[in-house]
Amino acid sequence: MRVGCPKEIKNHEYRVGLTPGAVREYVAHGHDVLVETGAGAGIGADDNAYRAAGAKIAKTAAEVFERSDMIVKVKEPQPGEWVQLREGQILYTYLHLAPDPEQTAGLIASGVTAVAYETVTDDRGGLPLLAPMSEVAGRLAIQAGATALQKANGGRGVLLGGVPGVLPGKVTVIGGGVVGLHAARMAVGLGADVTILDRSIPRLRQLDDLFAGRIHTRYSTVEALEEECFSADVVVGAVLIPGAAAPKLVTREMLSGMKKGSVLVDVAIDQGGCFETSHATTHAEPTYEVDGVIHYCVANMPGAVPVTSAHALNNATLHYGLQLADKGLKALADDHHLRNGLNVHRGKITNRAVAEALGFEMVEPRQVLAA
Ligand SMILES: NC(=O)C1=CN([C@@H]2O[C@H](COP(=O)(O)OP(=O)(O)OC[C@H]3O[C@@H](n4cnc5c(N)ncnc54)[C@H](O)[C@@H]3O)[C@@H](O)[C@H]2O)C=CC1
Ligand SMILES: CC(=O)C(=O)O
Ligand SMILES: [Mg+2]
Repeated sequence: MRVGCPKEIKNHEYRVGLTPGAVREYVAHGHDVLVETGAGAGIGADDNAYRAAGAKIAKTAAEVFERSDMIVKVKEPQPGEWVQLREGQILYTYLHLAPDPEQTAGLIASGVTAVAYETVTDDRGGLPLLAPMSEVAGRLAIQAGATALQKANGGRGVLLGGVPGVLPGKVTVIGGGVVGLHAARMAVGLGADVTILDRSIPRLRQLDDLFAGRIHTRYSTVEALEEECFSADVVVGAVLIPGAAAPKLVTREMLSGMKKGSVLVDVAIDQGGCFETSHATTHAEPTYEVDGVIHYCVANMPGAVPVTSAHALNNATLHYGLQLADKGLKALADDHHLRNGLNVHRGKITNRAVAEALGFEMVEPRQVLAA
């Protein structure tokens, strides 16, 4: 199969779908790999590094889309990319379709077979292709929150760790999954006072054990959310219902109870965000203010640290990418975890949460694959 990797074009997105190390693996499996010139520039991998790994270099993205049987990317395709996809081609990337009807319509119209990293599952109930970027985004969330808290950046002017004789800042993390855990790690490392809310009591138990008394855990009710948001300096939104639009847990009304200059970091923005007042921002202009509360809502946070992120992402995506390249659609038929990643196939929505969020009929993946 010919596997193609275009350069990412989202605002300040410096990751790349295939690192040179990943290219070597595809080539070792007998595949041709076509990489757009400059695709790896953001991680310091030039065209020669890709040639040395066995790839051919394409002068344009159009050539990659035109000539490849499978496209490996990082971010959801942008409008100029949807129109280059076609039936019979596999797209393997993050999609986040639930809050994105335009992209969904574009993928349906293209006829492409679209496998979303974020809904591939594993035997332990996890999301193995989302997890590495959630680790990165969780850790970055505290750096972003701490920076936005500085007075010159519009924040209330609190140092999260405090200093001897002055209390530390308070960080509230809503959703104690992968993002939440890694945000808490960084916040604890800085010396902040950290509370994690979740709806899963087993998960709260695990977190309590893991941090051995260094954080507080709280079951997530409206009352608990209000109390923890009203007293926070930084609130990290890290909830997920896989595939679905994020629930709006912090309403506009609640902002009036929060401290002026406090910061909301809505990591869940790629699924539409868990604060009512969130809208997606970019690394070029990451924050805005509503009712005196700073909002940071960048939908591709890991793009800011592409050297770390691209390698972590490729570590996770390589196994299933090779299965898709080796076996084509049969890889989806053979492995239910990979099949859970199938969101769109030949114009049909095959993920239940996406279909429900956008009002489409959901067609069973097995059924469309057998057709
Ligand atoms: N903005 C960005 O650049 C990035 C965003 N993300 C996003 O971050 C979000 C979180 O991802 P993960 O941590 O990997 O998910 P996860 O599945 O590991 O954790 C989600 C947690 O939310 C909890 N939860 C669900 N409903 C809740 C509620 N009503 N109240 C409190 N907790 C609730 C779940 O019990 C679970 O523990 C996802 O939307 C993901 O796509 C991930 C990476 C990068
Ligand atoms: C998960 C995601 O949306 C990202 O890494 O950009
Ligand atoms: Mg999007």
